[in-house]
Amino acid sequence: MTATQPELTASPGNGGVDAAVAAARRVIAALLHAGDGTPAEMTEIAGRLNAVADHLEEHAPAVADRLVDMWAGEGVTRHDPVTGPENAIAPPLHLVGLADGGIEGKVTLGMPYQGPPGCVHGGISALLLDHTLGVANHWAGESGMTGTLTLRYHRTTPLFEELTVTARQDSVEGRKIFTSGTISAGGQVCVSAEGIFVNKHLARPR
Ligand SMILES: CCCCCCCC/C=C\CCCCCCCC(=O)SCCNC(=O)CCNC(=O)[C@H](O)C(C)(C)COP(=O)(O)OP(=O)(O)OC[C@H]1O[C@@H](n2cnc3c(N)ncnc32)[C@H](O)[C@@H]1OP(=O)(O)O
Repeated sequence: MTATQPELTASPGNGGVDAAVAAARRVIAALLHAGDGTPAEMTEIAGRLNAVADHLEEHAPAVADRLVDMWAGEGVTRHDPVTGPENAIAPPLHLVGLADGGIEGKVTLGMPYQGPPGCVHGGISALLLDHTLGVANHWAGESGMTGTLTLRYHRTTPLFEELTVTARQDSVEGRKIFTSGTISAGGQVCVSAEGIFVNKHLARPR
């Protein structure tokens, strides 16, 4: 990171939680890689994973309390499904602000995000772009909820290759915010997005 690239998403740093989530991401990917054609003893593995889940559930607060807690402080950036270091389904994508007003992140996606053979699922690309456009609005100073998100899939998006995700706020007209972004691989645009966000914010739980 340089002085012109402020962090827009939380870096792993919440000690054990982020490390446990990183381990869970490895489990998700490793289960897909292993499949049912390997000698790994899946019944025994299921038992061990369920024991971990039982232990976590036993010590978890009530959902209402947890919702208050996770929206306190930096909020969305630690638990969201795109960048959240506390969310095992987040790849995670790490976003930085650029001096020209846009934002950018790099990510490499593996098998859990597969759609067509060897390629990223189109819905996953939509998820990444929806969130990145939303953060670009936050970075530009005026944000809101997604009203309309339009995607064009120009070419397939590869798994196991570094992807660059970009977004920028283009204009604001009253409560409507116009934002665009892309996912590229090897310098070529795979997916482009145009969003109309509407300036509306839901109250955080307390
Ligand atoms: C460690 C460092 C820390 C850094 C911190 C970084 C923090 C980053 C922070 C944050 C990043 C977050 C990133 C999140 C990204 C994900 C976003 C989502 O997934 S949002 C969930 C999905 N979206 C919904 O669920 C919306 C559901 N829909 C609604 O709630 C409403 O329909 C809403 C708000 C979209 C509009 O409702 P109305 O009643 O407020 O709007 P009306 O008054 O009818 O219209 C206002 C104007 O907007 C247009 N409009 C209304 N709906 C529209 C639509 N769906 N599409 C386009 N235009 C629409 C209208 O035509 C009107 O335009 P005219 O002023 O007349 O020009």
